[in-house]
Amino acid sequence: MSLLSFTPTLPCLLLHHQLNRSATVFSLLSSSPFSSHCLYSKPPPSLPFHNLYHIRRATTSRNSSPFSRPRFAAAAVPGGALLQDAGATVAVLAGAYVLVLVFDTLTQRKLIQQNLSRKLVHILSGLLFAVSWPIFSTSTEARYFATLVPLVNGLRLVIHGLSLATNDGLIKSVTREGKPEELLKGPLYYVLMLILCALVFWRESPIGLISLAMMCGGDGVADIMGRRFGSMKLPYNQQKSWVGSISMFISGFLISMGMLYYYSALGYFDFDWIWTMKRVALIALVATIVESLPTTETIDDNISVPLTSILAAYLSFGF
Ligand SMILES: Nc1ccn([C@@H]2O[C@H](COP(=O)(O)OP(=O)(O)OP(=O)(O)O)[C@@H](O)[C@H]2O)c(=O)n1
Ligand SMILES: C/C(=C\CO)CCC[C@H](C)CCC[C@H](C)CCCC(C)C
Repeated sequence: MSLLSFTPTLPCLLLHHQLNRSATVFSLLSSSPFSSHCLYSKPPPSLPFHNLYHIRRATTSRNSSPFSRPRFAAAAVPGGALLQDAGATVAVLAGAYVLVLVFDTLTQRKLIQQNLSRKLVHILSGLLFAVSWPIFSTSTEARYFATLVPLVNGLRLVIHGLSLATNDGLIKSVTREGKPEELLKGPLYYVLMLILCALVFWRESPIGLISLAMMCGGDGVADIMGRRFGSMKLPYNQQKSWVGSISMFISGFLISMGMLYYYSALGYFDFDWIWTMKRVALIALVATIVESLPTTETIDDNISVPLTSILAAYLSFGF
């Protein structure tokens, strides 16, 4: 049974040909706003975007890699998806280790300040993690392999945060004042949010991608710009500035749109971009307002910003 009904436009015909060439397709979430109905040049109002993720070959077994993106789909060999996911996990783990090592080296050599190093690690870790998701297979287990990366790093933060082991490079790269116990706050909350987004939303929903863009990109840029140029403080929060908040809104919006475009270009989503831009702008505004509130002492930005973004995105996009 094909669920592909579409207004024949060139992209649709090309995709329709590609999908039919593989096999019958079915959607696992046909009842959600996601749909494997084919690409409309302009989806009907009730279908704000389409998730092509759940396109499977009717004949594939549960564990093999279903059709999604020929470019990344594991070769049709037994265990191909398992091999692909294991390799991707090792590669991303290595990437995480190298990222922290690079910024530790730059800080040690006083090529960048510790605060800037911390914020760049904050910005790059989560965004590169989300960017890496398409290299995992399209099997149902792929998200669990990907989640191993923040899980291992979370354990690393706990071990060093409790001073069960010492890693000065890690502590200098991701803490404000170089105290091990700091690892158990902002950095640990950050990694927990990565786990949440990978497990719950993965590549199937824009909600996790937008949330990570706001936490990593928006909040990170707000800090960098606010510390340097934030002389005009907010009337309700003397710790935050107009420059910081405006920077968060702009960078959060742009990075979110960039992430959605990346996943759309890989075939995971098909957005009505005007509709999407309006909603991402609203989400960025809500996240920026929450981040600007004088609540950092009670709830860390690495919790309030992503959770607010998830709620706002859920209400805007649906799951
Ligand atoms: N909207 C914002 C956000 C941040 N900042 C600047 O960036 C600094 C750190 O911002 P904050 O959100 O507190 O970042 P944290 O992650 O909590 O701080 P740190 O990274 O040092 O833990 C603030 O003191 C302020 O100088 C700003 O001016 N305006
Ligand atoms: C300084 C941070 C938060 C404080 O606001 C970020 C801490 C980052 C962790 C120490 C490392 C997290 C690594 C990611 C889970 C995976 C990154 C992979 C990518 C390919 C580099």
